[in-house]
Parts: sequence; C-alpha cells; structure tokens
Amino acid sequence: MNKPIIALDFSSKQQVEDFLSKFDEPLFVKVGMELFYQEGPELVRSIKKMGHQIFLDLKLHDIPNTVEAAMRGLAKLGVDLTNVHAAGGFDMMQAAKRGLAGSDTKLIAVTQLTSTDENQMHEDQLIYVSLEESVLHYAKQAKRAGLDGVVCSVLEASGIKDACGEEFLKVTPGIRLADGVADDQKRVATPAKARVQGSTHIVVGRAITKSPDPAESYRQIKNEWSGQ
Ligand SMILES: O=c1ccn([C@@H]2O[C@H](COP(=O)(O)O)[C@@H](O)[C@H]2O)c(=O)[nH]1
Repeated sequence: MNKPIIALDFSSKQQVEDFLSKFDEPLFVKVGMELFYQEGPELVRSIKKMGHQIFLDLKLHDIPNTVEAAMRGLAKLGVDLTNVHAAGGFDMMQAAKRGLAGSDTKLIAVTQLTSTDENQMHEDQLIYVSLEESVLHYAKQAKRAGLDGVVCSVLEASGIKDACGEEFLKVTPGIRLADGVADDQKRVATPAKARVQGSTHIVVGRAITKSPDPAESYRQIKNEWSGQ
C-alpha cells in the first residue's frame, strides 16, 4: 500500500521544515506550484535528502517542444512522480515522456481537476460529455501516450482500473475524512472509499496540514487508507 501523499501547500522553506519536524518517519510529499514558485528546485533537493518521496505537482501544459525541454530539466531533480495536464494533448504527453527519458521519474496526467464538476466542465470547457467520460477519455489517451497513470478523483478510479489496468496509477486528491469540509473541492471521498474504488495513491492536503495535530491526522488517514 502506497503512503498517503501529503500536499505541502506552504509558501516557505521554514513552514515546510516546521511541518516535517512533526513526523519521525519517511513520508511521501507533494510539492506544488505555491511552494515551487517560491523556493524552487533547491527545496526539492533538500526534501529528497531528508529521505522523503516526492510528487512534483507542476501540471505542465504548453506546446510539446516546451514541455519536453522543461521535463528534461525536472528529470535532473530525481523526484518520484511528476505531471502534465492531459488537456495539453497526446503529442504533448508523449513529448513530456521523452523529456523524462533516462530518469526514474514516473509521469502522470491530470484528467479533470477535482475542483471541477460536470456543470462547470460543460460551461467553462464546452465539453458536452459526462464528467466520467471525459476523465476516462483522458486516461486512455495518457495510457496510449506511454504515461504511468493519471490524477483523477476517487469517483472515477474504478472505471479507469477496468479500462487501463490495475498497474496504471490512479492518484486521487479530493480526500476528506467523513466529517471533513469539502472547501473548493467538488469530487471528494474518504480514504476508505479510495481504497475500495482502486486508487493507487491518495493526496491529502488541508485535512493534515491545517489539523491541530497533523501527525495524528496523518496516522488516522493512513490507517483508514490501509484498512486498519
Ligand atoms: O485534480 C487535482 C489535482 C491536484 N490537486 C492538488 O491536491 C491537493 C489537494 O489539497 P486538499 O487540501 O486536500 O484539498 C492540492 O495541493 C491541489 O493542488 C487537487 O486537489 N486536484
């Protein structure tokens, strides 16, 4: 069972260090735009040196040539997982994969953000299929382009498992405990539901980082995720 991925949605190195000091075990953490744009590659290297696994969540979305070159740079950081937006297209996903050639970094594609619901998808993106169909389409495209998996919500994980296989990564944010508030997320589920539906990884931010006792909340989520 993969460790829950903790989203380090902080704005400074100091905040990250304070947060990580509450844990006495190696973690799987996510560095996203907020942190990376302020602290850069140096912080990624330092988290790596502490022995933690890293998902670098920068969601690249640009022309294939630019994404391939950017991925060549990210490959040198030695992170475990990174991503692009599937909406960038099949050629862009293939280019991203080429950029990572020779590294052990796994590549996944964001399908529909977990903050999007079907109405918004219709109105904002003018995509007039069901949300499940859109997510499944992106997942199949990502698989065909040679990617290792996708970011989706728990609600689509089982359909993707059937279509793309058990090994294909289903990395699912939008995780909340049963009594948690959704905040800006639209497609949410508990860690237990994620396990049952076939998520391979769960991503958890505020339920841990904003908790009065982050280590205890992490323990609770990890236990529920692993079925203990
Ligand atoms: O579709 C997506 C893709 C990425 N995320 C990221 O995951 C975390 C979730 O944070 P919570 O506080 O647990 O809601 C956050 O860093 C997002 O950028 C996502 O939520 N949905």
